[in-house]
Amino acid sequence: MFSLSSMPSTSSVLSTYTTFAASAMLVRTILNEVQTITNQFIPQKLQDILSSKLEGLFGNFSDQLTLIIEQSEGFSVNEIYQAAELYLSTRITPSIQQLRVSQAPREKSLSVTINEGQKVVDTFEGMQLTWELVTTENQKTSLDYDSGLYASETAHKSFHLSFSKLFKDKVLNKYLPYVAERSKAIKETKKAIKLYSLAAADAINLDHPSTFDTLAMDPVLKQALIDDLDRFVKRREFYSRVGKAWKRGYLLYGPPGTGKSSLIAAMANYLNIELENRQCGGGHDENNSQVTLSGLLNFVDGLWSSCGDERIIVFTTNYKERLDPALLRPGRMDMHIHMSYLTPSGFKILAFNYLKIKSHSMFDEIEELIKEVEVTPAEVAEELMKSEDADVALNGLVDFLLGKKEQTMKCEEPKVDEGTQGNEEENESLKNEEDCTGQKRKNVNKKKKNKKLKSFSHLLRLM
Ligand SMILES: Nc1ncnc2c1ncn2[C@@H]1O[C@H](COP(=O)(O)OP(=O)(O)OP(=O)(O)O)[C@@H](O)[C@H]1O
Repeated sequence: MFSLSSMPSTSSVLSTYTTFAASAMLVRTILNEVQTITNQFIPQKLQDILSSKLEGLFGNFSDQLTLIIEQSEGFSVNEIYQAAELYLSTRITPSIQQLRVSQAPREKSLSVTINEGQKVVDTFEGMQLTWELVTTENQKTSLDYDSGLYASETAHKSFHLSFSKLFKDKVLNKYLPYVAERSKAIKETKKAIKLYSLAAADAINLDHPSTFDTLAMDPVLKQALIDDLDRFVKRREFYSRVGKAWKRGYLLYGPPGTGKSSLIAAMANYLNIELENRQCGGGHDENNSQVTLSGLLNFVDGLWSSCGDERIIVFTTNYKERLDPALLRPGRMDMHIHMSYLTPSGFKILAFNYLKIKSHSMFDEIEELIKEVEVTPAEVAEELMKSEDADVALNGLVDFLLGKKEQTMKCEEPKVDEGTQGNEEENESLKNEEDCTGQKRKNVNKKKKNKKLKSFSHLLRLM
């Protein structure tokens, strides 16, 4: 029971207060002394450790709980760290003073994340949560063969998520799954289609500046390809509705130097998407240098199925006729694009690219020559690059085309001894064929056919 008699007298309260005040002063003085001695004799690093331990001890009495989300766990990435990083980029408030900004090659948008030491306060179903990015430096000792042991520092990042202890279960079971879900949705909206090229590894410069505007190719075909790409990119929903994977395959075929690699780069630049070059390993049969069907099918189907949806795969070949129809069927190669020798309209594009001219008195002559000989855009580009002076460059091109025409005519009219017939004629043609390329080869083949017909009709006449 509480009674007045048990209450301390005023004098005893005052004396207790005086004693307490004196003791407090004494304690403060002692603490100051201890602080001074500590500063003098205990190194700063040790002081930091002691104070963090004490903080940890008293932290136990705090009502806050902190989850540490490390960037990686051993050798594997911590998915919840990545999710948090993406999620927090959408939770940036004006109170944040420092942000990290980066842009991956070919990414359309910048990625913004909080910088170390910065805090983001988030709310979720009545809870208040504080995120902080913390970086710690770890010392690692490694062995160097030249200079012996050396120490290196590695930065280790983690998110510290603090909230009231009362919400531990809710944070673990509801909030973090929500963060993961949100980040998945953010990733989905950022997702870019990937373009895979199956051209030779060194054929594609992943940062090639080629665009559809600078590409000399049949304008109708160019437009058809652009329309096809547009349709494909827009039809993501459609593909999922009809239960088809959102993928498209293009086969570019034509002689070397007609712009197949440039077209792949133009496609990637047009869609503003990543281009990945894959080499087609195991597709060739060493004995006959033909592309083996099973090797290619495995490669193409493996690529299709390897990493999910949203991709364009471009296959290039100089010899479409050597590919098996199984490889060319829709579903593997949906659109076949023939990259042909240069046409007069293609020449105009090159002239504009290289000389910045849309017309010139020599254009007619050049266009006539282009119709007569098979010349690749790469060859013409090479000639146009020889001078910045349009007159000089175009004159050089005319000489080059005339030289080609002469060569073609030689190939078209192989020296055939009138007396020689049958196999000998063919052998002679074939010998000439070796000096000829492209159209010349085709012409020789035509010639061979004609000769066979001629010989046949000759035979008929004799009968
Ligand atoms: N159609 C074209 N339009 C514009 N430039 C072209 C075209 N074709 C070739 N070129 C020029 O020639 C160079 C070589 O062409 P490219 O490598 O694209 O040809 P390719 O058909 O892929 O040849 P290959 O079959 O040997 O790989 C290009 O970098 C470009 O400068």
